[in-house]
Amino acid sequence: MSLKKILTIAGSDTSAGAGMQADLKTFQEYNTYGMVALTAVVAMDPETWGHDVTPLPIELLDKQIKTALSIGPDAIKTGMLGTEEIIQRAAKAFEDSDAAYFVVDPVMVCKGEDEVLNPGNTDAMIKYLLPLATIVTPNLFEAGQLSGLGKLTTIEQMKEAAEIIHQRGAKHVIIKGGKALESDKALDLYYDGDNYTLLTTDKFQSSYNHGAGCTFAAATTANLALGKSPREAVIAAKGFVASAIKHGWKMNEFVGPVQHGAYNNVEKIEVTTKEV
Ligand SMILES: Nc1ncnc2c1ncn2[C@@H]1O[C@H](COP(=O)(O)OP(=O)(O)O)[C@@H](O)[C@H]1O
Ligand SMILES: Cc1ncc(COP(=O)(O)O)c(C=O)c1O
Ligand SMILES: [Mg+2]
Repeated sequence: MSLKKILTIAGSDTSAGAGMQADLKTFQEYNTYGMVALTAVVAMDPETWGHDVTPLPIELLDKQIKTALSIGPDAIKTGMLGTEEIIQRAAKAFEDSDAAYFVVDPVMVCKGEDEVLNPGNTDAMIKYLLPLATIVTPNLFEAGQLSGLGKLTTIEQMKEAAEIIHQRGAKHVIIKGGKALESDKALDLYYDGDNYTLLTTDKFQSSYNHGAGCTFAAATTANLALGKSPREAVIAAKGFVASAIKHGWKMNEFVGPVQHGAYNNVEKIEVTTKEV
């Protein structure tokens, strides 16, 4: 069997728990071949861990996408895109490719930062990315923004948001209640346009979870590339990221990354599902 190839269009997190580093580590865990078109570089101030985000020149992104498409990715994932122009390029990359799957992780804020990366980006994501998305993977905050419903606090509101995001073109929607929803379990809501499924694991420590969202979306993409259905892909990805979070580790006084290889090397966490 030939190796499945996956392109991530994403930013670099120098600390390497999130961003394209999380994507590549996760793709590797699934024995898929990861490639990167880099959008931006994130460096952290060692004194405060404040994030410094520098987008790369658009011509450089264009060259990388051209290279990667010539290699023929089976699936494409997006992460931090940063500007409206980059969002448009990511959409065009998928349209120009022969990839069968497009997973959109609509990164709007990094954990520990409360500043939205760029407010105009939400409209661009709705316009350019949702209509193409095989699966979109917003966290609770991002789902509130993409649906226009604002702050979401209940499963009912998550269902409403998922329906709006689906109407805006995303074929499958998974809203990560995970760290933000008040509950003693980690709950995510999946919607395929017909049915809602609640995905549940135990809730583990949340201090060392940097990169959880990127890892979840990357695992979803790898599972799709390997032939799982969207529903099966998000269930498998949730088990993968739950193990990674349970075995997250303290990097310094500010942050701790998930352990990307925990599912394969340490412990497999079970996911339960329920139609709601
Ligand atoms: N403390 C936790 N224990 C178990 N699973 C979690 C925990 N926090 C988040 N998750 C899960 O990790 C995935 C990523 O969610 P989240 O951290 O909310 O995303 P993001 O990093 O994009 O904000 C989701 O499947 C979510 O349910
Ligand atoms: C380059 C990059 N992409 C994405 C993210 C989002 O990370 P998470 O998986 O924690 O949502 C971050 C956060 O620091 C980042 O630096
Ligand atoms: Mg995220």
